[in-house]
Amino acid sequence: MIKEAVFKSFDSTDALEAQLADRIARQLQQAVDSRGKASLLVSGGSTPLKLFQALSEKAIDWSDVYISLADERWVESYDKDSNESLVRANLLRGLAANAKFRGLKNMFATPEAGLAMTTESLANFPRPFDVVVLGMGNDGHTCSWFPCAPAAELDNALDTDALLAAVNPGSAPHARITFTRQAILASRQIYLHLVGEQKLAVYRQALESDDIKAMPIRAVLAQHKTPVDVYWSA
Ligand SMILES: O=C(O)[C@H](O)[C@@H](O)[C@H](O)[C@H](O)COP(=O)(O)O
Repeated sequence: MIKEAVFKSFDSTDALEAQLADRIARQLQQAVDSRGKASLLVSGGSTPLKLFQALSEKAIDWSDVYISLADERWVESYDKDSNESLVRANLLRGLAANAKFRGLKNMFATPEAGLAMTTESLANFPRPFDVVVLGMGNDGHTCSWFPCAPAAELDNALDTDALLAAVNPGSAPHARITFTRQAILASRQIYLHLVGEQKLAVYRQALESDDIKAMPIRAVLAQHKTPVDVYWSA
């Protein structure tokens, strides 16, 4: 059994997004006030779209905020499946248009080949990350830590001290690049953003065992070093 993280439940996605956007904006501004810059990692997928929009309307010092992705699909940045395109359209706009965005995809043909260049491009990205927003798939993956990936790739993502790893999930589209467990856990605050009954059931299932390779979200939930707050709404 994994001890439950802080769990906040909301009646509507609107209420969740308003509160989470508020909290993230405050944490980013505090980071800028105390250290001169802040960093935010966000996830792709369908869940965070409205959260991004709510965040983009916050009046903080966005030009001192560095933004990147917890993981990316290895597709062109204009592709409809690109997490970067999602972030550009929904977060890097309005007041947040001045944020400093660093994407994970580069011109190499595969994430394996592009890994070193992306790692280098993040050399000045402020770490530890101030805020990381994660999603979760129904198979218990988070970032691109897919249980269906080849064992050696999952080991790279979960058990090495590299910053990034390449993953080729068997049952999800596209090769991926992802921050590793070590990089994600080196953060000041992690939020797990979940919507719907099915995600709640998967989250509850994740708490029932500590087999991380079977449900990699457990790598985030079964640790006490970095605060993890779960934000859920029906
Ligand atoms: O690029 C991605 O796919 C992700 O970053 C991934 O980890 C995502 O957060 C979950 O798969 C949840 O996705 P949904 O929000 O679409 O359910």
